[in-house]
Amino acid sequence: MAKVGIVGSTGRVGNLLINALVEDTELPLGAVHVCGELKRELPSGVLVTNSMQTLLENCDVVIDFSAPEATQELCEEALKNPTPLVIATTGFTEHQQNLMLEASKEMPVLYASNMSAGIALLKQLVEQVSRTLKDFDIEIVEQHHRHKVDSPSGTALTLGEFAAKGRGLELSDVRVSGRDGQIGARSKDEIAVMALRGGDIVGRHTVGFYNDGEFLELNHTATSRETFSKGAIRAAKWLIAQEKPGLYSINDCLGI
Ligand SMILES: NC(=O)C1=CN([C@@H]2O[C@H](COP(=O)(O)OP(=O)(O)OC[C@H]3O[C@@H](n4cnc5c(N)ncnc54)[C@H](OP(=O)(O)O)[C@@H]3O)[C@@H](O)[C@H]2O)C=CC1
Ligand SMILES: O=C(O)C1=N[C@H](C(=O)O)C[C@H](O)C1
Repeated sequence: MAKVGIVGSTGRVGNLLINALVEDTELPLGAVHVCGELKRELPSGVLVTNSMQTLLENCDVVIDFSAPEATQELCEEALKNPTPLVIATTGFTEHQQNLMLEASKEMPVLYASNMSAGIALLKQLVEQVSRTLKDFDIEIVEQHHRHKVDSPSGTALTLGEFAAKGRGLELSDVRVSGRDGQIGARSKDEIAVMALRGGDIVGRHTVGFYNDGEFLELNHTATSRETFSKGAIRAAKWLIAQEKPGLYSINDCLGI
């Protein structure tokens, strides 16, 4: 039976992944990667390692909720030992994104900046509204808990990419990441992606389309982090059935 490995096992989401996988009869836990110590008991037979190579040798699919440097190491090691990868970490550099692309030429890789079904659908809606309501100004706001280290969120950037795509634009050409002082009037194409941080907000994303006399806001709120852990486990079960290497999305997994 296929077994799963976790990168980021001591983290907020990693901990929930362990809770779910120790009970999972379809995709049991094979190994977890740790930097230091894992301060919880695991069923006997589950390997705890600080070596990415050993992790890959002891599982058939990896779920990664960690940090960009950890995902980089995972991809580098996976290129030597191809294994399906479900990657959920955010905040990558361009080099790290390219490395994930390289890895996807050798093994199935599913990358999603958000593992929820709601955001999977929201991306499509955002592209459609952006294309349809051409004269509306687009602004994106994301809200997360006080511990989040990357900004803006990976999800907000993904939503921005879909919004830009609806207008035939590249987000990198039109993104505004702050406004302060005498900045002048808003330009037609710009898309601001702004971040709020506080408390224990699991994740909230609002994509607004604003015009004279009316505005439309599409909003998604994650109320439990289990949305992400369960979404990633669903993705891992789907990914191990994919025979061809490639970069898959959560929408491929959900068939939407
Ligand atoms: N795609 C999605 O649906 C979601 C994505 N995320 C993303 O997942 C990531 C993790 O989120 P969260 O669980 O909240 O974060 P945490 O900070 O709670 O956990 C991070 C984990 O990564 C580990 N880690 C950090 N640096 C390294 C490294 N260099 N090598 C190996 N392991 C490392 C940490 O280990 P240690 O404890 O030893 O530091 C810890 O286990 C973030 O990028 C976040 O944005 C989060 C939620 C949903
Ligand atoms: O760090 C988090 O918590 C989250 N990160 C992801 C992101 O950056 O988009 C997904 C989710 O919003 C929670």
